[in-house]
Parts: sequence; structure tokens; C-alpha cells
Amino acid sequence: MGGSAPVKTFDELFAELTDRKKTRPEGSGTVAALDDGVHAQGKKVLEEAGEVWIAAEHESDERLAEEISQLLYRVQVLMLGRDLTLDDVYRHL
Ligand SMILES: N=c1c2ncn([C@@H]3O[C@H](COP(=O)(O)OP(=O)(O)OP(=O)(O)O)[C@@H](O)[C@H]3O)c2ncn1[C@@H]1O[C@H](COP(=O)(O)O)[C@@H](O)[C@H]1O
Repeated sequence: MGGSAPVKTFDELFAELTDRKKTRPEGSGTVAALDDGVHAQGKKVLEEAGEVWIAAEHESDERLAEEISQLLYRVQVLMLGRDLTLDDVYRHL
């Protein structure tokens, strides 16, 4: 997470991961995570959620923000694993 790196939003990341799923570029960790299936994707969500909890109690704001970004990524992978769209989720907000 560089301070001057361009900011990516939740929706932009989801569009990027959707494209990875469609085009399946070689070397993509997302493609590998999608191929691992929903059980593994769910475990990653739980693992990252735990790391967010620990960071919130014991680590810096920067580390917490990083863990939260990884949780958001893992949630998006799970959404794609189950073919959910952003609208499927947003309609419940
Ligand atoms: N935002 C993320 C992102 N956040 C977390 N991760 C993955 O999740 C890992 C960290 O979570 P873990 O704690 O599970 O890591 P780990 O167990 O040490 O590593 P793994 O064995 O799971 O890789 C990172 O090493 C990445 O592999 C991400 N992987 C990709 N992205 C973004 O997704 C987009 C597509 O990426 P690719 O599919 O790799 O092209 C790009 O914009 C990336 O920046």
C-alpha cells in the first residue's frame, strides 16, 4: 500500500476480478482462488476476518487498513465464486 498509489474502489476491484474470471490470465492469484472453490474461498474470508480483528485490537491503523483491504478482496472472490453481482449485495444495504 503505497501512499501515492492510485486509489482503487471496491467497485473497480470487483470489475477487475470479474475480468480475471472471464479472461483467466496466466499467473493470476484470483483465477487460482476461483478454481479452489467456494469452501476454500469461504475459509479465506474467515481467515482474513480474524486477521482484521487482531489488527483492530493490536496493530497500527496502516496494518488494520491493509488487513481490511485483504478481507474485501476475499469477500469479492467468494462473491464471484458464487456468481453474485454487486447489485445482489447492494440491494440489501
Ligand atoms: N487486492 C488484492 C488482494 N488482496 C489480497 N490478495 C491475496 O491474498 C494474499 C494475502 O492473503 P493471505 O493472508 O491468505 O496470504 P497468504 O496465505 O500469505 O498467501 P496465499 O498463499 O493465499 O497467496 C495476498 O498474498 C494475495 O495473494 C490479493 N490478491 C489480489 N488483489 C488484487 O486483485 C487484482 C487481481 O489480482 P491477480 O488475480 O493476482 O491478477 C489486482 O488488482 C490485485 O491487486
